[in-house]
Amino acid sequence: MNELRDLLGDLVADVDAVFLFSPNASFFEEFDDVDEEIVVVGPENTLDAEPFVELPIDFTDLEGRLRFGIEGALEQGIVDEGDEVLCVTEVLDGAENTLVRVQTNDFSPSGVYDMFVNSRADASVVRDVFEVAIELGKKGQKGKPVGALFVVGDAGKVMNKSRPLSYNPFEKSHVHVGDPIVNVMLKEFSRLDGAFVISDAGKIVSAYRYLEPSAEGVDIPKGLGARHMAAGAVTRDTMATAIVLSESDGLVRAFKGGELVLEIDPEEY
Ligand SMILES: Nc1ncnc2c1ncn2[C@@H]1O[C@H](COP(=O)(O)OP(=O)(O)OP(=O)(O)O)[C@@H](O)[C@H]1O
Ligand SMILES: [Mn+2]
Repeated sequence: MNELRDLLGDLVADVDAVFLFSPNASFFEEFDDVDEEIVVVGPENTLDAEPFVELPIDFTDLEGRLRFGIEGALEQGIVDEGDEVLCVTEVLDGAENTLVRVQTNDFSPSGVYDMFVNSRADASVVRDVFEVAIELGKKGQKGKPVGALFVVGDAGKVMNKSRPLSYNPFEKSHVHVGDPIVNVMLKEFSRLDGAFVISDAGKIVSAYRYLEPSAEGVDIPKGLGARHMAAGAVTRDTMATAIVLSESDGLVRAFKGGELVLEIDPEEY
């Protein structure tokens, strides 16, 4: 009889916590009487769950999603390093069809949680810029692949470590990321060289900035060029987060503290 249960039961046995990723209300309620700690992870706490880890973006890739949830729970002290956790989530649009058991110190934190939550810039600003980069990556500019570099947060210092390549179209304006019209402008200006500089609160400070941080000792993956090097380096010299859309491979990458912390394929988003 229950042979599979015997074989696979170990997967769920003796875990310290169960992570439910975006559960619906009835599924969540079924866990009411479970002894293990239940951690809900999702974009919004619609179920008033406690503890809860908020996902700032919709992680379509499984690993990114799990990492974010686990790193968030570690940061918030919900679980401890070394705990065994069971993640219940979905892939390929099949609700709650995936179980992943992980020991929380089995992986080195990518810093993805830290990037969103402990950024100088507001988490919503980082998320909005991410979304612009992803949309730009999906559609390109008039159908052609386009690259872009956004430096978010600690804008005063970023401005000091850069110089203008051309007049700044945002000089006298007071526009913020997230406004639909601004997203159109960002996409339009992304055809031109250099970086966008964005303040902690999301104000577009400048376009066309040539970044001149010291790149000494900055270690970014081989094969990435000057744009990515500048992005990595400026985040080591400042408290900023850099979000880069690569014209050559189409991926969106984020750097913080001089390190690559997140890589997303807009096509899968
Ligand atoms: N220091 C810098 N500051 C701002 N923008 C830069 C800097 N270096 C390069 N760029 C921008 O990046 C563009 C592409 O440069 P490059 O091909 O060397 O980068 P890359 O990392 O390979 O990026 P991609 O994957 O998009 O090709 C340049 O045309 C320029 O607009
Ligand atoms: Mn290149």
